[in-house]
Amino acid sequence: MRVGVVTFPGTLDDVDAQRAVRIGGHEAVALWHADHDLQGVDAVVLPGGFSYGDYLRCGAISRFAPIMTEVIEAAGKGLPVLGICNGFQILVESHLLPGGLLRNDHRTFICRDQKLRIENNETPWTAAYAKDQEIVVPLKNGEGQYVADDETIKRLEGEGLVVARYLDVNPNGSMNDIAGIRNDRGNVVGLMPHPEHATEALTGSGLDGLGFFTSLAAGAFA
Ligand SMILES: NC(=O)CC[C@H](N)C(=O)O
Repeated sequence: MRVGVVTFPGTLDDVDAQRAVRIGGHEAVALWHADHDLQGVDAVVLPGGFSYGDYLRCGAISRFAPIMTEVIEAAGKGLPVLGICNGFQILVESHLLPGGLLRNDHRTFICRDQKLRIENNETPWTAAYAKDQEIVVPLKNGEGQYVADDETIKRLEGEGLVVARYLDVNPNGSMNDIAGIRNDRGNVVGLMPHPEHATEALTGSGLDGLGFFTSLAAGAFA
């Protein structure tokens, strides 16, 4: 498959995400924030970083980038979209996913290897994992505290839309230890930790993140 990776001004992890896409067996297509062209890709990754300097709120300005008009429209038609960290922030700012991401409860930037449980594998990004598989991937952010109103939390939990949950440590005060969620249809997934940094032995972070990039090949949701 051809997987687009969007670069915004201040994006940090686009090259790692492209590399992870290739390791996952796909072609990586660089997409530019200022373009209105998705180049016919089969899926899109919004990578991590500090787009637009994290001004206003993380992701709040990126949401208005020209490419996001196309991403939002295509996501509505079922295009698989994965937002990692800053990408997750952009997805909630774009209202493709519910809730919001606030400053970490301890008010400091955090960088650690984080244990997660993949609770929903019925998405194009998590199909390669067993349900409730436990993985460890890097986590690094300043605004990773997932919050939502009671009704939204109840719906996410009741309908099984929590994709990943923090285990052992809640690193940022996220409600219900939520690390990642999906939309109703399952094509849009947002995740605060970074699977793209755990896709090859060279980096020393293990291979637990690779499933996010091989899942597309599973085909069930393509
Ligand atoms: N790693 C990232 O993508 C960082 C996201 C965001 N800029 C934050 O600090 O919360």
